Amino acid sequence: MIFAEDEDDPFPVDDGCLFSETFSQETAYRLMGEELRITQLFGANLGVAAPVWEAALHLCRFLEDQSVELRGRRIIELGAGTGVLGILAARRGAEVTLTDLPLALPQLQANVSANAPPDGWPSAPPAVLPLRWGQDHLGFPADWDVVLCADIVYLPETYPLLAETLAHLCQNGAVAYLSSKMRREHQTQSFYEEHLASGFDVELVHRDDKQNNNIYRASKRTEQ
Ligand SMILES: C[S@@+](CC[C@H](N)C(=O)[O-])C[C@H]1O[C@@H](n2cnc3c(N)ncnc32)[C@H](O)[C@@H]1O
Repeated sequence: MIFAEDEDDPFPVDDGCLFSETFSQETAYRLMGEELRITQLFGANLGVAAPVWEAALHLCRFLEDQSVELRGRRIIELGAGTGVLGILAARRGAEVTLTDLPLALPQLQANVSANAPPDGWPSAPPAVLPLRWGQDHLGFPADWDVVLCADIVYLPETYPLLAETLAHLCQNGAVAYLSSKMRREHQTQSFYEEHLASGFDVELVHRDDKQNNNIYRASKRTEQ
Protein backbone atom coordinates (compact mmCIF):
# COMPACT_ATOMS: atom_id res chain seq x y z
CA MET A 1 0.00 0.00 0.00
CA ILE A 2 1.35 3.44 -0.86
CA PHE A 3 0.93 6.12 1.76
CA ALA A 4 0.74 9.85 1.35
CA GLU A 5 3.78 11.98 2.08
CA ASP A 6 2.38 13.35 5.34
CA GLU A 7 3.13 10.79 8.04
CA ASP A 8 0.21 11.96 10.19
CA ASP A 9 -2.13 11.12 7.37
CA PRO A 10 -2.00 7.46 6.40
CA PHE A 11 -4.11 8.01 3.33
CA PRO A 12 -3.68 5.36 0.66
CA VAL A 13 -2.96 6.83 -2.73
CA ASP A 14 -4.98 4.06 -4.35
CA ASP A 15 -8.55 3.87 -3.05
CA GLY A 16 -8.18 0.27 -1.96
CA CYS A 17 -8.81 -1.43 1.32
CA LEU A 18 -7.03 0.13 4.28
CA PHE A 19 -6.84 -2.99 6.44
CA SER A 20 -6.39 -6.67 5.73
CA GLU A 21 -8.48 -7.92 8.68
CA THR A 22 -12.10 -7.04 9.40
CA PHE A 23 -12.81 -5.42 12.73
CA SER A 24 -15.02 -2.66 14.05
CA GLN A 25 -14.14 0.05 16.48
CA GLU A 26 -16.60 2.23 18.37
CA THR A 27 -15.38 5.67 19.37
CA ALA A 28 -17.20 8.20 21.53
CA TYR A 29 -17.14 11.85 20.45
CA ARG A 30 -18.36 14.81 22.44
CA LEU A 31 -19.15 17.57 19.95
CA MET A 32 -21.45 20.59 20.32
CA GLY A 33 -22.54 19.16 23.66
CA GLU A 34 -23.76 15.96 21.99
CA GLU A 35 -22.37 12.51 22.80
CA LEU A 36 -22.00 10.42 19.64
CA ARG A 37 -20.87 6.81 19.37
CA ILE A 38 -19.47 6.16 15.94
CA THR A 39 -18.53 2.70 14.69
CA GLN A 40 -15.80 2.42 12.09
CA LEU A 41 -15.83 -0.85 10.17
CA PHE A 42 -12.32 -1.58 8.96
CA GLY A 43 -11.34 -4.20 6.40
CA ALA A 44 -14.83 -4.73 5.01
CA ASN A 45 -13.98 -3.28 1.60
CA LEU A 46 -15.21 0.14 2.70
CA GLY A 47 -11.82 1.65 1.85
CA VAL A 48 -11.62 5.30 2.86
CA ALA A 49 -15.31 5.34 3.91
CA ALA A 50 -14.49 3.34 7.06
CA PRO A 51 -12.68 5.85 9.30
CA VAL A 52 -13.64 9.19 10.76
CA TRP A 53 -11.28 11.62 9.01
CA GLU A 54 -9.85 14.64 10.82
CA ALA A 55 -11.43 16.98 8.26
CA ALA A 56 -14.88 15.97 9.52
CA LEU A 57 -13.96 16.81 13.10
CA HIS A 58 -12.47 20.14 12.00
CA LEU A 59 -15.75 21.02 10.32
CA CYS A 60 -17.80 19.98 13.38
CA ARG A 61 -15.69 22.30 15.54
CA PHE A 62 -15.84 25.12 12.98
CA LEU A 63 -19.65 24.98 12.80
CA GLU A 64 -19.76 25.15 16.59
CA ASP A 65 -17.17 27.95 16.91
CA GLN A 66 -18.93 30.05 14.26
CA SER A 67 -22.36 29.30 15.74
CA VAL A 68 -23.59 28.24 12.30
CA GLU A 69 -27.35 27.76 12.62
CA LEU A 70 -28.29 24.11 12.07
CA ARG A 71 -31.72 23.84 13.68
CA GLY A 72 -34.47 23.55 11.10
CA ARG A 73 -32.11 23.71 8.13
CA ARG A 74 -32.21 21.27 5.23
CA ILE A 75 -28.74 19.79 4.98
CA ILE A 76 -27.19 17.24 2.63
CA GLU A 77 -23.78 15.67 3.21
CA LEU A 78 -21.71 14.21 0.38
CA GLY A 79 -19.29 11.31 0.92
CA ALA A 80 -20.47 11.07 4.51
CA GLY A 81 -18.39 7.96 5.42
CA THR A 82 -19.25 7.13 9.03
CA GLY A 83 -21.73 10.03 9.12
CA VAL A 84 -20.28 11.75 12.19
CA LEU A 85 -20.74 15.25 10.75
CA GLY A 86 -24.27 14.88 9.41
CA ILE A 87 -25.46 12.86 12.40
CA LEU A 88 -24.23 15.68 14.64
CA ALA A 89 -26.15 18.22 12.53
CA ALA A 90 -29.29 16.08 12.85
CA ARG A 91 -28.83 15.82 16.61
CA ARG A 92 -28.67 19.65 16.63
CA GLY A 93 -32.03 19.88 14.91
CA ALA A 94 -31.23 19.89 11.18
CA GLU A 95 -33.18 17.88 8.63
CA VAL A 96 -30.33 15.83 7.20
CA THR A 97 -29.74 13.61 4.19
CA LEU A 98 -26.53 11.58 4.34
CA THR A 99 -25.12 10.30 1.06
CA ASP A 100 -22.22 8.18 -0.10
CA LEU A 101 -21.36 5.35 -2.48
CA PRO A 102 -23.73 2.36 -2.12
CA LEU A 103 -21.05 0.24 -0.39
CA ALA A 104 -20.76 2.74 2.46
CA LEU A 105 -24.46 2.95 3.27
CA PRO A 106 -24.81 0.02 5.74
CA GLN A 107 -22.13 1.54 8.01
CA LEU A 108 -23.78 4.94 7.68
CA GLN A 109 -27.25 3.58 8.49
CA ALA A 110 -25.90 1.63 11.48
CA ASN A 111 -24.36 4.81 12.90
CA VAL A 112 -27.60 6.73 12.38
CA SER A 113 -29.55 4.03 14.24
CA ALA A 114 -26.98 3.86 17.05
CA ASN A 115 -27.17 7.61 17.62
CA ALA A 116 -30.92 8.10 17.78
CA PRO A 117 -31.61 10.28 20.83
CA PRO A 118 -33.72 8.57 23.52
CA ASP A 119 -36.49 11.17 23.03
CA GLY A 120 -36.34 10.95 19.24
CA TRP A 121 -34.61 13.08 16.63
CA PRO A 122 -35.40 16.81 17.09
CA SER A 123 -36.40 17.15 13.43
CA ALA A 124 -36.38 13.78 11.66
CA PRO A 125 -34.03 10.80 11.50
CA PRO A 126 -31.35 11.41 8.88
CA ALA A 127 -32.13 9.85 5.51
CA VAL A 128 -29.35 7.64 4.09
CA LEU A 129 -29.17 7.53 0.29
CA PRO A 130 -26.71 6.62 -2.47
CA LEU A 131 -25.29 9.60 -4.33
CA ARG A 132 -22.39 9.00 -6.70
CA TRP A 133 -20.98 12.35 -7.81
CA GLY A 134 -21.77 13.25 -11.38
CA GLN A 135 -24.22 10.33 -11.69
CA ASP A 136 -27.09 10.46 -9.20
CA HIS A 137 -27.51 14.13 -8.29
CA LEU A 138 -30.43 14.80 -10.65
CA GLY A 139 -32.53 12.54 -8.43
CA PHE A 140 -31.99 14.96 -5.54
CA PRO A 141 -33.69 18.29 -4.82
CA ALA A 142 -31.86 21.50 -5.63
CA ASP A 143 -33.11 23.59 -2.75
CA TRP A 144 -30.89 22.74 0.21
CA ASP A 145 -29.89 25.28 2.83
CA VAL A 146 -26.46 23.76 3.50
CA VAL A 147 -24.22 21.20 1.79
CA LEU A 148 -21.53 19.57 3.95
CA CYS A 149 -18.38 17.91 2.60
CA ALA A 150 -15.48 16.54 4.64
CA ASP A 151 -12.37 15.09 3.08
CA ILE A 152 -13.98 14.22 -0.21
CA VAL A 153 -11.50 16.09 -2.43
CA TYR A 154 -8.82 13.49 -3.05
CA LEU A 155 -9.54 11.83 -6.40
CA PRO A 156 -8.62 14.23 -9.21
CA GLU A 157 -10.65 12.26 -11.77
CA THR A 158 -13.80 12.99 -9.73
CA TYR A 159 -13.24 16.77 -9.42
CA PRO A 160 -15.40 17.73 -12.45
CA LEU A 161 -18.09 15.29 -11.27
CA LEU A 162 -18.07 16.66 -7.74
CA ALA A 163 -18.26 20.24 -9.05
CA GLU A 164 -21.22 19.23 -11.23
CA THR A 165 -23.04 17.64 -8.28
CA LEU A 166 -22.40 20.68 -6.08
CA ALA A 167 -23.68 23.00 -8.84
CA HIS A 168 -26.95 21.07 -8.93
CA LEU A 169 -27.42 20.92 -5.15
CA CYS A 170 -26.52 24.59 -4.61
CA GLN A 171 -28.49 26.15 -7.46
CA ASN A 172 -31.10 27.70 -5.16
CA GLY A 173 -28.71 29.48 -2.81
CA ALA A 174 -27.32 26.71 -0.58
CA VAL A 175 -24.10 27.41 1.25
CA ALA A 176 -21.52 24.63 0.94
CA TYR A 177 -18.93 24.04 3.66
CA LEU A 178 -16.02 21.91 2.50
CA SER A 179 -13.28 20.73 4.84
CA SER A 180 -10.15 19.31 3.22
CA LYS A 181 -6.78 18.00 4.12
CA MET A 182 -4.73 19.81 1.46
CA ARG A 183 -2.83 16.90 -0.12
CA ARG A 184 -0.34 17.93 -2.75
CA GLU A 185 -0.29 14.46 -4.29
CA HIS A 186 -4.06 14.68 -4.84
CA GLN A 187 -3.95 18.26 -6.18
CA THR A 188 -6.63 19.18 -3.67
CA GLN A 189 -5.98 22.91 -4.13
CA SER A 190 -6.77 22.64 -7.85
CA PHE A 191 -10.31 21.51 -7.05
CA TYR A 192 -11.00 24.72 -5.12
CA GLU A 193 -9.09 27.08 -7.41
CA GLU A 194 -10.17 25.65 -10.76
CA HIS A 195 -13.11 23.24 -10.70
CA LEU A 196 -15.14 24.89 -7.93
CA ALA A 197 -14.07 28.49 -8.54
CA SER A 198 -15.34 28.39 -12.13
CA GLY A 199 -18.96 28.40 -10.93
CA PHE A 200 -18.82 29.31 -7.24
CA ASP A 201 -17.63 32.14 -5.03
CA VAL A 202 -15.16 30.29 -2.83
CA GLU A 203 -13.78 31.66 0.43
CA LEU A 204 -11.17 30.10 2.71
CA VAL A 205 -12.75 30.52 6.15
CA HIS A 206 -10.45 28.44 8.36
CA ARG A 207 -6.98 26.94 8.19
CA ASP A 208 -5.25 24.57 10.59
CA ASP A 209 -1.54 24.77 9.75
CA LYS A 210 -0.52 21.86 11.92
CA GLN A 211 -2.88 19.44 10.21
CA ASN A 212 -2.80 21.20 6.85
CA ASN A 213 -6.61 21.33 6.85
CA ASN A 214 -8.61 24.05 5.12
CA ILE A 215 -12.30 24.84 5.40
CA TYR A 216 -13.97 26.65 2.51
CA ARG A 217 -17.39 28.24 2.22
CA ALA A 218 -18.78 28.27 -1.30
CA SER A 219 -21.92 29.68 -2.92
CA LYS A 220 -22.94 29.21 -6.51
CA ARG A 221 -22.64 32.38 -8.57
CA THR A 222 -25.94 33.41 -10.07
CA GLU A 223 -25.89 33.62 -13.83
CA GLN A 224 -26.27 37.13 -15.25
C1 LIG B 1 -11.88 10.22 2.90
S1 LIG B 1 -13.52 9.64 3.02
C2 LIG B 1 -14.30 10.90 4.02
C3 LIG B 1 -15.43 10.36 4.82
C4 LIG B 1 -16.09 11.36 5.77
N1 LIG B 1 -16.63 12.48 5.03
C5 LIG B 1 -15.11 11.84 6.81
O1 LIG B 1 -14.56 12.95 6.64
O2 LIG B 1 -14.87 11.15 7.80
C6 LIG B 1 -14.19 10.00 1.38
C7 LIG B 1 -15.64 9.60 1.20
O3 LIG B 1 -16.05 9.92 -0.13
C8 LIG B 1 -16.80 8.83 -0.67
N2 LIG B 1 -16.68 8.84 -2.15
C9 LIG B 1 -15.58 8.61 -2.89
N3 LIG B 1 -15.85 8.69 -4.20
C10 LIG B 1 -17.17 8.99 -4.30
C11 LIG B 1 -18.04 9.21 -5.40
N4 LIG B 1 -17.61 9.13 -6.67
N5 LIG B 1 -19.33 9.51 -5.15
C12 LIG B 1 -19.77 9.59 -3.86
N6 LIG B 1 -18.99 9.39 -2.77
C13 LIG B 1 -17.71 9.08 -2.99
C14 LIG B 1 -16.15 7.60 -0.04
O4 LIG B 1 -16.99 6.45 -0.07
C15 LIG B 1 -15.87 8.10 1.37
O5 LIG B 1 -16.94 7.90 2.25
